[in-house]
Amino acid sequence: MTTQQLHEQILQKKSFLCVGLDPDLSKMPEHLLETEDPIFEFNKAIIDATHDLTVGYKPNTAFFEAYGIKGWMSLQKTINYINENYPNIFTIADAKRGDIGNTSSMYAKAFFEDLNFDSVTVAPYMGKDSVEPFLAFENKHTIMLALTSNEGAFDFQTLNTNGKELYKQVLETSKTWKNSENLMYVVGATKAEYFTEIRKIVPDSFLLVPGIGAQGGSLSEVCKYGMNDKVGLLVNSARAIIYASKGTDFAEKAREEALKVQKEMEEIIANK
Ligand SMILES: O=C(O)c1cc(=O)[nH]c(=O)n1[C@@H]1O[C@H](COP(=O)(O)O)[C@@H](O)[C@H]1O
Repeated sequence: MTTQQLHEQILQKKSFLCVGLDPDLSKMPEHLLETEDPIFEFNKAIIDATHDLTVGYKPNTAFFEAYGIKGWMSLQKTINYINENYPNIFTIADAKRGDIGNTSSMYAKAFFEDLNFDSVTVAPYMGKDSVEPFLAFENKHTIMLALTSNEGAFDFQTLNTNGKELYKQVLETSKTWKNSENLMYVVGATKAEYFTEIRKIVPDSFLLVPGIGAQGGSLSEVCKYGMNDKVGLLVNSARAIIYASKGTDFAEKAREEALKVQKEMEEIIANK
């Protein structure tokens, strides 16, 4: 999927919501635990209940890897289900990968070829030769951590080195890498006051913005400072939507929560 197609989907659905698929068997409705694959059944129900309200799904691989080979098979079934039934939805493998060049190439093959995700998140701590192997894949997107939603972002990302915060240096340097047009960036919704500075560096890039809902970030503040003329935002919410209910009505309740966010987004787009 190209960013132009993503923008078209945003306008068509009046939404720039990305639903996070972070399945946790301890939080899942009990009745699903008796099924052959509770994780896939949970994801499938959430997807079928929210696909018209969202432009993206973001499975976080940690929540699948935690359950070993079965979890990974549930991830494969989930991405296959989305690609086969909702091919216009943007898919993000939230894996936060990054290693020396040949290893990063294998990570990229895993998510872009074997699983056929549209995009994957990467951590840039190892620098240029750990990210460029992902950027080499055409029509795929690499979503690089820039300023994250967690408290720990202030441990390193906002450190001042050579008179500039590290996250700004990461953004600026990444623009010089080969195929940097395939980059998107992660900026936490809890860091809304930083979006103005970030947009000065990457005015046209799509930003994946986790941190509304369970983490308390403000959608309106994010949009006030971070939205560009192509919207340019994918705002993610996982727990507030997928765990809205632990009952048999979990999918309907998830839809209700997604609809609240989509309606707020529709209003913001209309008043842009
Ligand atoms: O890369 C991410 O998606 C990510 C980056 C970040 O800075 N903060 C953050 O919360 N995330 C992920 O986004 C999701 C947020 O989930 P909720 O807080 O339940 O909406 C989780 O899967 C996190 O791992």
